[in-house]
Amino acid sequence: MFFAYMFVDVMSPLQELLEVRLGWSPTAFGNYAGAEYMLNVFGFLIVAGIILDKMGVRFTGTLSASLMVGGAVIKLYAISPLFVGTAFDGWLSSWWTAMPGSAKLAALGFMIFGCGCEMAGITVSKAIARWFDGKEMALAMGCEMALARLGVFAVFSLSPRLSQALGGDPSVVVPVAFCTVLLLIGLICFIVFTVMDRTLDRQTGVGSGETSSEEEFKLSDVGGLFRSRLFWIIALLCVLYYSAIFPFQRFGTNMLQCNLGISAETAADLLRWFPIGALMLTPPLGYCLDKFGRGATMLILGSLLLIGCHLVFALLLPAVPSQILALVTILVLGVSFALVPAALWPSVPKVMDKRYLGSAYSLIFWVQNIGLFGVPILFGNVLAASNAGVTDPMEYDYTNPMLMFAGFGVLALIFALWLKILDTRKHYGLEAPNIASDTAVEAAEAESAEE
Ligand SMILES: NCCCC[C@H](NC(=O)[C@@H](N)CCCCN)C(=O)O
Repeated sequence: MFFAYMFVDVMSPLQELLEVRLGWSPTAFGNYAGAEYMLNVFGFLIVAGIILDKMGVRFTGTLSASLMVGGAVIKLYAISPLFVGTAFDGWLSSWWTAMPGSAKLAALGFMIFGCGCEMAGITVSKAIARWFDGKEMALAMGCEMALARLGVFAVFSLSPRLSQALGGDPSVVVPVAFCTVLLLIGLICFIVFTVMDRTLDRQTGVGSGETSSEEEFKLSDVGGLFRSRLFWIIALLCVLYYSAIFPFQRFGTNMLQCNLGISAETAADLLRWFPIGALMLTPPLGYCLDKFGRGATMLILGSLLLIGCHLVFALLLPAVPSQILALVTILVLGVSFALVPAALWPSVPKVMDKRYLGSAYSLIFWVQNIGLFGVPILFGNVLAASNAGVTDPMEYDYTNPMLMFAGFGVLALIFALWLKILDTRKHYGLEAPNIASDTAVEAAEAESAEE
């Protein structure tokens, strides 16, 4: 996941270079960026969940890593001199001229990569849920997410430097090639893991649960999930919360520039503390959840912080343009970005049957991907509508789009409260620790002995 999150953002700091070298306009870049979620939104993620529940972690993990490598290679080819300027490029560039041929082919590669990346996300989640059942599951998921945030931080620092690594003219090919090689290393590591895992199964005689009848999955389970109220509460909380987080990461730099009158570099330096805060806090918060519980309360607190931060960006920062205020708000938003993911993902196995856990994760991701695909477009439209006639990109008024993010936070808070109320009534265990305490284990053992 570390290498996958690196590849996702490898071109984000190179937007200007792509425009100069390959003629990608901001619209072409936006279309390329949205392509990551396209095939997932149009149903791939649902299929991915079914494959995971039917075929198991080893097969799906290898397939998802292969898709990531395949997509990455297509994207690398699209931006390389092997493709740019060829007859194929000429033909691809000849229609829908707003998208150069290289952007179209790179978007296709990114779509395939996006399928693999989200498929890997659900595979990793299901694997962790099974391996750490009754143990430090939230800590394990927290470490996985912290690695992903480190990947984002690393690539934002490395990518601009790698583009200059060969001396001479800066190149977009070098950073993309570097991250493609990392993905290939990730695929090889996963294949080695599957061989070792299979060997261990054979030696111990214990199945990994990949094909056990206890885990047998039926297609009707997917329909059942869609009819589950609990599923929809979690999925809607997830899409609303993440829709105010990942798109903010993309637009945040310019929002800070406009409000504070600072350069893109200074704004990016402020914004990079956002994933860093989440990186440092997600594992310890996961550990607290494992030990002491309070998952639903963490979701409420995280949503409240999200609302507060976006209200500050919308209303206070334009009136008080202080870099310290911006930094403090970004750090608090980082706390929220640790609280909600640390509590949300480990809560899913508590309320969903493990037989169709892969499908549950994939359907939650699917709903979330619809938001991640659509919200940046909505955000761009709200920004444009609120700034009619403004041509200087340093002069945008971000009040309305940031209020929209705060609104998503309010809706997420309502779903988090609803979840807590349901948990109090129906005892799903969302507020309970993941690690069964000694007394709880003893009580359960005594109960089963009596039976
Ligand atoms: N074990 C937890 C996995 C989910 C982590 C979560 N990622 C997502 O929700 C992805 N579906 C979307 C990633 C989008 C990146 N471009 C996270 O908090 O990162």
